Amino acid sequence: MIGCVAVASGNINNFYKLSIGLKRANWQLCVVCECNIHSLINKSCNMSKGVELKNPNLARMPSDYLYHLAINVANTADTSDIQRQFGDVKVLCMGGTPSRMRELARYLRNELGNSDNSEPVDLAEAGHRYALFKEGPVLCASHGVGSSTASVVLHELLKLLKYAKCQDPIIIRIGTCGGVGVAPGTVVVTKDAYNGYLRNEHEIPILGKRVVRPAQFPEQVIQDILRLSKRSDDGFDTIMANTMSSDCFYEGQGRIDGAVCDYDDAAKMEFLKEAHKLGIRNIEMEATMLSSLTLQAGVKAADICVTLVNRLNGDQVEITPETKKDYEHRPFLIVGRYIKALLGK
Ligand SMILES: O=P(O)(O)O[C@H]1O[C@H](CO)[C@@H](O)[C@H]1O
Ligand SMILES: O=c1cc[nH]c(=O)[nH]1
Repeated sequence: MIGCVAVASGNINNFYKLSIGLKRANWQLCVVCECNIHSLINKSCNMSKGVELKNPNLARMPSDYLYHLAINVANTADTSDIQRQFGDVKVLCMGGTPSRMRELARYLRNELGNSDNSEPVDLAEAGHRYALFKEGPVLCASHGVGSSTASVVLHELLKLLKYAKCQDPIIIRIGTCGGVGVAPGTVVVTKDAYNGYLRNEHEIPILGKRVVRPAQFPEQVIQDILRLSKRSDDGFDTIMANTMSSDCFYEGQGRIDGAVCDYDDAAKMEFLKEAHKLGIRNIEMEATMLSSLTLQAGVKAADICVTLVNRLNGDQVEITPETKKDYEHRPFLIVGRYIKALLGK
């Protein structure tokens, strides 16, 4: 009976609501449905296609100003200028800071065999909000701290990929995070993204209502990334695990060193251990939004983050700037290999 409903619904949102309903009613039924969600994700990722966004209003807009990027799509019926500039994009890399994204653009330039020595140009400089660099078929965009700033630029970048008619692009976040029971410097590739309530879903208020959407990353992409990393070659572990995403670095992540805190260390440890039991090995601030928005948009995505601290041992990020730079470079290695394999280089 469950298989029947799942096939008939055909809509991943309805399907997910069904799975949540069943999860509350009967654990066994829920497992059946979640398997189907994963196969739906992976099936949608095997198709080579342009970006088809689920917003009918876009078709009725004669022009579209991507305000925070300061990129003007002057004529949505003829986007040939945007296609000339961005149409070859295959990968969109995102990360918190402009400097890390500039560094990544430089690194990928080398990896992709481009001998240009000039400074990467910030294509979104006029927007004064985010940085955007283009290195051949790769865009590197900064997104700020947390889902709210990251979702703004992600909406605009998804529209840019659509207007540019990019074929089957992938979005990869390259970030930092706190570890849960793993050594600092471990790279975590996210499978399921959990929110601050320790629920594997993305929750947002829309039109005054609580909207809940699925928050998983496509398994095939994760496996492809993992295949390209080996402790013996890299000198660090790259693991697949679940990720908790919070809206606050301090209380939202159970830290006791914020400006405000009304729980004690024992309550914090109980929370982190509960997270650990759910397979959560890292905590950052964008994974639920990123997985959910890209799933809605039908675009493949991944989240690759390096841990800066083991939260079971403390809250403060105390590593030296040199170690931080070294750690931040670790996901670059993985993503560089993945992009080269993707481009057949
Ligand atoms: O290192 P980035 O990519 O900024 O990501 C992590 O670091 C920030 C908090 O310091 C949050 O955005 C979190 O997700
Ligand atoms: O603990 C950490 C470290 C980096 N980023 C986070 O969001 N949390």
